[in-house]
Amino acid sequence: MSGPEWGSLEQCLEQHLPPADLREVKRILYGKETRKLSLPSVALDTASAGDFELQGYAFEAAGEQLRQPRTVRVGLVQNRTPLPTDAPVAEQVSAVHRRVEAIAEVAAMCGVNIICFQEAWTMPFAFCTREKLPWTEFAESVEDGLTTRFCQKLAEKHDMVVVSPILERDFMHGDVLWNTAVVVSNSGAVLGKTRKNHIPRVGDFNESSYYMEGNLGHPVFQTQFGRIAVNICYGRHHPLNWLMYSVNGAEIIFNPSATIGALSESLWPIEARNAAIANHCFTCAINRVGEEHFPNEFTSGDGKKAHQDFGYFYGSSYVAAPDSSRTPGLSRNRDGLLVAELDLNLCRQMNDIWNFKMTGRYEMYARELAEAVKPSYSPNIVHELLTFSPRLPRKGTSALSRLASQTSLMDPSSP
Ligand SMILES: NC(=O)NCCC(=O)O
Repeated sequence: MSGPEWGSLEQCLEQHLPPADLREVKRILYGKETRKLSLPSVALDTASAGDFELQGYAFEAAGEQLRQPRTVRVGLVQNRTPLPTDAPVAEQVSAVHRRVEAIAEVAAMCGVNIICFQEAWTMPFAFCTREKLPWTEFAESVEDGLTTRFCQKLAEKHDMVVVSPILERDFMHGDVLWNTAVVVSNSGAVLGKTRKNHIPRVGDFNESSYYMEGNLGHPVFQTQFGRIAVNICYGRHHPLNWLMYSVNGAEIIFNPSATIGALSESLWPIEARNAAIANHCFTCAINRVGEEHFPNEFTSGDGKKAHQDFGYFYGSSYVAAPDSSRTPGLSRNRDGLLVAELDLNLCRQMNDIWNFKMTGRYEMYARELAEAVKPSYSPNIVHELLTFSPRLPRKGTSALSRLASQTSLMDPSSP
């Protein structure tokens, strides 16, 4: 499994493919080419001095007669946790605030209107350990926690919407924890919050020991720059989760994540991109970077040796568009800021061409799913009818024994 030594798929293709082949491969793997944004040199210099990657791309839509282009710039931030996991909690939080503040400065230089940080961005992804302290001390109030106040200042200073995925402590409801994204308007006001709807129970992602599935549904936030939603990490494996944000009108869906190569790297380029296509919207997939070592060993429940690290977080953040195009990914091994300029008119244009909303047959699925979730439901499986045919039975089987074996395979309790 590749660690930091392997930079990115894009670097590998560019290094090894002749230009004509590279063009064709990119056409198929990345769709219509995104235009490279010309970013201010002060931004490029600041990023380079701060040792983080800066890339910028633009997605274009066709000109329309009655609507002006609706361009918005989004910024995706991927980073490693700056301090070791055994540093004091307050110092870890402060260090990652300083790191992200520096990256947000550069985003502002690049004209970013909406910035989104990675999942649980103020902390190491410690849920693998199943330990409570000190990790639950990273949880904060959405309304007036230190991190929300930090994001409000950033939002006001840069006239930027800030999407801040944190570990939430809900002080108003029994101090319980949630995996939450806070949306701060460019005015500096907290516009609202949304919670992770699907909690992983896979590998070392032991998050179900800390918080429950979100209870806020699929809110969409009307910002000055467009309608946005946040589908947190593991939610990207659930097509209906993306769908519901889109049904509520999301034009951009952020997917702040924390995931490792051994588990999901081959899924990564597909899922958010497919969601952009299927839902006629833009999606922004963000993943953290690097390795995080924990003070105590933990096991993965797979018989293998206890260990102290989670695996390699492979970065590779990217933006995907409803016309199937996508930006290249940021690298697998560096902190980075990806700036993408989107023309939101592309969403309706793709809707008019492909008509997935019009042809979606949602009423049929609503009816069938409403039945399927009932305890009394039995799946709609069509069996061959038992009739006496003049044909000879196949060697060694009678029609009766075939039916008997079929039904017992499907459901041992069926008559
Ligand atoms: N953070 C999180 O939900 N990770 C689960 C693993 C994955 O979805 O790739």
